[in-house]
Amino acid sequence: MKRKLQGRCINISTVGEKAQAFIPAPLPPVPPIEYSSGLREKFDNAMLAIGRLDTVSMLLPDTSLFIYMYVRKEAVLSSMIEGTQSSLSDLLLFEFEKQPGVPLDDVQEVSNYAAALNYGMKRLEEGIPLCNRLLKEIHSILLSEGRGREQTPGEFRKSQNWIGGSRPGNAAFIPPPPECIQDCMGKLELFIQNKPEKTPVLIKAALAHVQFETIHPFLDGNGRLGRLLITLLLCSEKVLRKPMLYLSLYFKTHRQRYYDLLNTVRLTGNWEAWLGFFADAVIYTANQAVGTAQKLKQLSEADAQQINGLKRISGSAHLIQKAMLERPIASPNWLQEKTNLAQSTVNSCLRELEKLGIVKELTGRKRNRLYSYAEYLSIMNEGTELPD
Ligand SMILES: Nc1ncnc2c1ncn2[C@@H]1O[C@H](COP(=O)(O)OP(=O)(O)OP(=O)(O)O)[C@@H](O)[C@H]1O
Repeated sequence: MKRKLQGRCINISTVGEKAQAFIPAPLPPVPPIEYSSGLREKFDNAMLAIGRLDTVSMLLPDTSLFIYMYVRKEAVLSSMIEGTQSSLSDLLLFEFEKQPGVPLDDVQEVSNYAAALNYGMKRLEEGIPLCNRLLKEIHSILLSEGRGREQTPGEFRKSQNWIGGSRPGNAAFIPPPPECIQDCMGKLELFIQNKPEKTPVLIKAALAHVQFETIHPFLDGNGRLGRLLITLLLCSEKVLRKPMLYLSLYFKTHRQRYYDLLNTVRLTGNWEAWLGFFADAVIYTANQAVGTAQKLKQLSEADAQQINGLKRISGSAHLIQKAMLERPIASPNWLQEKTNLAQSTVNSCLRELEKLGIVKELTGRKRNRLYSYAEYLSIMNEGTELPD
């Protein structure tokens, strides 16, 4: 549906140039969203896919691995890191063992992203509503180290920015001036919190994402935080219990269409076109994640069967397997602490699991060895094939 310009333009002067900034009208759109039968069906399917994802997420021992898997793939896709340089194993080594030799800068951003998401989840569980204060807190973690560290983490911007282009004159879009951010974000917060009226959560996540990107309230990290906002919204309204929906890969793969839609919404008010794209992204991503989670579950069950054959030490080996489902790269020391088994038992279990092909030793060293749950990791690596 075509509407008029979704806000107003004002003249500004920045870095010595005159230009026009855009101040969005508050959500929800006026006139309201027109649900064609096609759009309604897409959203029904998207909610079903999220429901399946939520169910399957409860089967996994540790969903943060999923988040690493996706964030890493996204970083590879945006050429921020070389695919070959920072494998999922590198990332896990960095996270879990702080191993030297892992390309630190490459994985730092991925690590920040996961930390920011975990922090947001923790605050929601503590009962904090999804509000601007929380978004600022999450932003400060997102930009705490690496790219964007100098860009005032945790604070709304105090200067004019623009998107695309080397200067305001050739920018793709100029977000609102800094003095309007508080007001724009205040109104977005009310919309997110269903004030004055409730919006169905998936529609709300889709609309809020665009509005957040249009306001572009921070100097950097708006894309990342705007994508986190989607997942956090679904979690805060209990549609997802774990933050398993990660749309970035889809957005990045369809970058041009995604950017075009952000502009189209603003200029023509065609929110329905954006909603259709958003629902496709949810359906594709959720279905793919469900497939990966199911493969992981099948593998862990098949391996548990094999472990049963170990007879005398099978009980201990099951404990090791369980620990490595949570942390698929682990040292014998960590496994000992985690399982409370004797060191000698841990070592003999690892030897047997290696013979079965379930774990692989990574270092080739005699001391300070590290083991990986190889097939588990490789399913995770596969789990982010690019959308068509
Ligand atoms: N024309 C546009 N209108 C509104 N928002 C846009 C437009 N083009 C891009 N964006 C948004 O701006 C984001 C980039 O902003 P920013 O550089 O602050 O974020 P980032 O997190 O550092 O980068 P990235 O999203 O690439 O990871 C994009 O991800 C997209 O969501």
